[in-house]
Amino acid sequence: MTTLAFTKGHGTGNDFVLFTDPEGESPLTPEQIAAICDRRFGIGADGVIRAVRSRALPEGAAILAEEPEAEWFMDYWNADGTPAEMCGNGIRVYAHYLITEGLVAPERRDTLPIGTRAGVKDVLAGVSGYTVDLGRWRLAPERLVAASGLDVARPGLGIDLGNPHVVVALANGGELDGLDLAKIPALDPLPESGANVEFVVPEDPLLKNGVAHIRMRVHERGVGETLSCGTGTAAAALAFRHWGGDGMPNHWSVEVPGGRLGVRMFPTEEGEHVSLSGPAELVYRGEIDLSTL
Ligand SMILES: N[C@@H](CCC[C@H](N)C(=O)O)C(=O)O
Repeated sequence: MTTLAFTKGHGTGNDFVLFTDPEGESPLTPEQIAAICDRRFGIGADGVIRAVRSRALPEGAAILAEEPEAEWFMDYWNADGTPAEMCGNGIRVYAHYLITEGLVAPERRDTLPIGTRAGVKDVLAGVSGYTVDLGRWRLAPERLVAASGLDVARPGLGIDLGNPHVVVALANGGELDGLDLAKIPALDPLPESGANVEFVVPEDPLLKNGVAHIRMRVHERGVGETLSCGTGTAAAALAFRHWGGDGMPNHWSVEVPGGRLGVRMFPTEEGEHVSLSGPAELVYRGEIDLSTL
């Protein structure tokens, strides 16, 4: 019997199974990950996060060259068993897990650099959650997006945040609520590595105290509709600011079915960065016999 000790956590309802494999000796197979994430036959989650030391991985050398203090790597897997470069909700939950499990020294707990497949990200602990600097972002090609519940395909703006996103503006909340995201949206042309697809509408009023408020639903690559997607909320805010032009603020509040996340754009020496703020919760610990999956 091979037993896996795990912790279940979530950030605004985007939920993850986390486990520790410090020396990288016990990776799960894609089939085991998909079985763990199954909501009826497994534990149930949108993704799996393996806590592994950067130095134990082949990609760790590049991470440690970028930031020698990035001791831990977030080995992130989608529910279907495919790896992803980044997860904005996952990395806050992962930072909370590392701190709660005592895996990081107390002096590192305020600003924690974490290795990901999209480079090193700094996570800052705050009073009501965590803020992650998602780093640089870039515009990507437009796609036509057809989704169940929409009369015609709509243009979607590509945004690359280390992982791929396509953001679609809808006319109103009725259109957003009418979407059937149990069916995968069709992208034309289809990006080679797929994409997370975000549908957004402005709240009324858009601006409250200098902060822009929008609502979003998401179909995550490798998962399906989720209650939240952190990198997706950053992509949605960046796309909305792009469409709005001059006068749009750099502070955004994005309501998702699982709660609300904050997004901020700010200048740095290497160009503009975008950050994401929100809660991180650990809700359950358990053990699973992998042979039962
Ligand atoms: N939920 C995440 C994104 C997880 C990865 C995504 N499904 C992908 O394949 O890129 C987030 O909070 O950012």
